[in-house]
This record gives sequence, C-alpha cells and structure tokens, in this order.
Amino acid sequence: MHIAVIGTGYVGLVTGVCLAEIGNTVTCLDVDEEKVSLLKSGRSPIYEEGLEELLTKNLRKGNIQFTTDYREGLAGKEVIYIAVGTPERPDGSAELKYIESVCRAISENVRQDVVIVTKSTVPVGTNQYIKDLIEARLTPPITISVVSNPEFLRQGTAVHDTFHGDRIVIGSEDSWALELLEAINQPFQLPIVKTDLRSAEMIKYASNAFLAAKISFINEMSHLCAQVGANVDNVAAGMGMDKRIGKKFLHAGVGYGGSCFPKDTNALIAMGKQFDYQMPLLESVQQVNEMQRKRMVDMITTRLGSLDNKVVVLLGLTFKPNTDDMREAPSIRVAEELLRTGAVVKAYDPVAIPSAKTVMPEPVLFTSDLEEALQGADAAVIMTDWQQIKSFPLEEYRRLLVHPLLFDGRNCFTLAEMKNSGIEYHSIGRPVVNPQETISPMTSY
Ligand SMILES: NC(=O)c1ccc[n+]([C@@H]2O[C@H](COP(=O)([O-])OP(=O)(O)OC[C@H]3O[C@@H](n4cnc5c(N)ncnc54)[C@H](O)[C@@H]3O)[C@@H](O)[C@H]2O)c1
Ligand SMILES: O=c1ccn([C@@H]2O[C@H](COP(=O)(O)OP(=O)(O)O[C@H]3O[C@H](CO)[C@@H](O)[C@H](O)[C@H]3O)[C@@H](O)[C@H]2O)c(=O)[nH]1
Repeated sequence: MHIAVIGTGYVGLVTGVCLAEIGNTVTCLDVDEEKVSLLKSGRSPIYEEGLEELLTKNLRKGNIQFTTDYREGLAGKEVIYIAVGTPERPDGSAELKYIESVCRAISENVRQDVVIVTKSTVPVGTNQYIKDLIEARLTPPITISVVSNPEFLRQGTAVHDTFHGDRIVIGSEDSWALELLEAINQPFQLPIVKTDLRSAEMIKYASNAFLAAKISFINEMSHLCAQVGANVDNVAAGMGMDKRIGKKFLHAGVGYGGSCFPKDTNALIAMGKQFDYQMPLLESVQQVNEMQRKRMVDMITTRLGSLDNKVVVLLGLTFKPNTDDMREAPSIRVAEELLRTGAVVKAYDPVAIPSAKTVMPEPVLFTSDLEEALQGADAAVIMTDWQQIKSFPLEEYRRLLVHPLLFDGRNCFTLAEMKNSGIEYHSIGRPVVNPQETISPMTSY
C-alpha cells in the first residue's frame, strides 16, 4: 500500500516507521525542515526505544522517505494519515488549526481518490469536519473517505505499543474504507474494533479520561492512607487483584503529566460545556492531580520548615521515564513552588536537560550527573521513576546528601529496603521510614 503520513511528531513518526516495517511504502511529510533533514539522515528527533533502529532499517530498504513537499508527498498515495498536533487552547478545547492547514494542503495537492485516516486526537465531529473542509476546496472530482483511527501508544514504549497494543480502533461511515484499514492493520495481529466515526473519536477521549481518573482515584486514596497509617501500594495491589478493577494505573505518585492526559481531559470538559454538561467527575480528577504536586511541596516544607537557602534536588524532570518530553511534567510546578519558598533548586535528568531548560523556571541548576546532583543537597525529591534513579545505590544517596533525606514522588523503593538504608524516607501514601539511631541528628532543621 502507498501511504502518506502527515506530521512526524511522536505519533506520525512511529506510525510511519511501523507501517513501513509491515511492508507498506511510506512517505512522511512535515513542515519542519530541520526535522525532515534529520530524519532523512536516519536520526530520530525524539528519544524513543527501538525507533531509530527501525527508521534506519526501513530507510535502507527504501520503504520510507521524508519530505516537506506536499505535492511530492501525496502523489499516488491511496491512504493519507493525519498525525499533527491538537494542543490545548486557552479555554481548554482542542486547537484544530494544524488539522485545518493540513486539510487545505491535501485539497490543493491530492490528485487521486484517497482515504484520509485521522490519528490525531480530535473532538467528536472533527473527522466529518475534515471531510467537509477537504471536499469544499477540491477542484477535480475526487472521492474522499475519512476514517478515525485514534492512537493509544504511550511515550517511551511507543514502538512496542504499536506491535503489542490491546486493540486498534477504526471508525468510519464507509464500510469499504473500514475494510481497507482493517487490511492495512492486519499484520499487527491485534484485535480490531470497527465502529462508527463519532464513537471512534469518543473512544480515544473516554479511554484517556478513564486512565486519568484511575490515577487520581489512587492518589486520593493515598492521601487517606498516609493519614490512617495504611500503605497505598499494598492497598492498590489488593484492589488490583479484582479483575473488574485491574492492577494497572493504580500507582500513586505526584500525579499525571505529559502531552495527553492533561489536554485530553480538558478537551473533554470543553466538549461537555458545548452541551451544557459540567463533567463533575473529570473536574475532580484534574483537581486531585493538581493537589498532588502541591502535596509534595507541603511534605517537604512540613519536614524542613523554612526552605530559605536549603538546597533541594529534583531527581528526574520528565513526566515519565524513557522520554525527553517535558510537556506538563509535574517537576515544573514543583520547581516553581520550591523556588517561591526560597529553596535553591538543583535538577537532574538523564536525558531531558536540553528540553527541560526551555520550560523549567529560573534559576534552576541543571545536571545530567546524578552524583553531582546529590552532592551537597539538603534533600532529594524523586519526580520521575527513571531506572538510573531507582538503581543508584542507597548508600550513595546517603553518602552524597548533606542530610540523608529522600522524598519519593513515585514510590520507587519498598519500605523494607529503605528500613536499613540510614535514609529518612518520605513517600506517597505510605508510612515515613525514619533513619537508624546511628545517623547523626539533623540539627540544622
Ligand atoms: N504523543 C503521544 O504520546 C500521543 C499518543 C496518542 C495520540 N496523540 C495525539 O496525536 C497527535 C499528535 O501528537 P504528537 O505528540 O505526535 O505531536 P507533536 O507535536 O509531537 O508533532 C506534531 C508534528 O506535526 C507537524 N506539523 C504541524 N503542522 C503541520 C502541517 N501543516 N503539515 C505537516 N506537518 C505539520 C509538526 O511540525 C510536528 O512535527 C495529537 O493529536 C495527540 O493528542 C499523541
Ligand atoms: O499508575 C500510574 C500510571 C501513570 N501515571 C502517570 O501518568 C502519566 C501518563 O503516563 P502514561 O499513560 O504511561 O503515558 P502517556 O505517554 O502520556 O500515554 C497516555 O496518553 C497517550 C496519549 O493520548 C495515550 O495514547 C496512552 O494510551 C496513554 O497511556 C505519567 O505522568 C505517569 O507518571 C501515574 O501517575 N500512575
């Protein structure tokens, strides 16, 4: 199949490379010339496990190419995937200007019948809008069919998710277009859900909102666990064994971030508003998420008192491990609050220092060396559960920190392993582990 993929962000690039891997001829289009020339040379602009290997392999085989030229990119293609961003507008709704500009470019450059497949997360009704926009500007008599094919990949495991996801959702009003998409997706060997256009669009938002709700639910429970002396991890494990609940997405922490959950819950609330429905559950989900960041700073100030000139080091800056994406990372908000209370903030991340520098508040001191980060800090705060942080020897934490005080926003360590570490350990929704008597008293607190 000859396929064009528009947009080479996370979704576009992974989609393009994976479609090439299963035997299609793919042209990826982007307006960003720098990105396109990097991709042509076989380098990935994003940090994503296994992606660069698949990219170079398929470039070598001639299955994939990259261009900024719409005429060249769309020529002879049977299927065009749209995977451009749909960021949040100030009122919370989804910004469709990139989608609109793609529609203009398609109608000006396409010369053959084509199926348009929307991978971008778009509000219900947008696929119909896409069809209308393209058809309104087409000059030759061309047949356009639209299919909603929302993407469920997670950053950090994007390639793996494409080949091992739980389902592929395709929605359309044209049964032949659904069959075509089913055939394209067959090699992935995943369950395929065929539905109507609007339901497919809604499945994406409802799925993200449900996962966000699950996280806020356990975070709310974690607050109570801390008060009553229960351990939220044990509670989540016990709950998760009930198959109706399921154990995934019950990991308490500093809350969700990233390019999807915050914006997609907002977009869903904005959709509700259009129909005079307030979405009270989702509003609470967001409120609890916001509270988690504040709770982390409260934990630190409660323990340390004044943070004036205290050195606090944030360990991990990205919204989750194995990505360099800083969009809506909880570390940004925590750093802002710590600076506001007078702390000196150091920040460590194994891969994201360049992207973090563009969004973190000033003045934060950055380092990608964990030892240097911990050296001389009054307290360390784990914000991202990077393997580098989890596997760093506890005796080194203890040796390098001025005071062995660790706040863990991702519950990376068990209480049992912390018990004899000599570190005072504060985590989310679990009892505090106090250091052995052998530790010198923290007189400066
Ligand atoms: N990032 C994820 O993990 C993820 C997962 C599932 C769904 N989604 C959804 O997929 C969509 C894309 O997300 P993303 O994170 O890949 O976006 P992104 O911001 O990383 O990338 C978007 C790309 O589109 C390009 N672009 C913008 N306008 C263009 C145009 N007119 N023509 C060609 N290219 C253009 C940009 O240059 C950029 O490279 C969004 O709707 C998002 O909600 C994202
Ligand atoms: O039990 C959990 C699970 C996740 N998180 C946090 O939730 C956020 C999102 O995590 P994750 O879902 O793994 O990452 P994303 O890459 O944002 O993926 C989500 O958003 C994508 C974009 O829509 C969807 O495609 C995916 O299916 C959906 O999981 C991160 O900050 C995590 O730290 C928790 O706090 N607790």
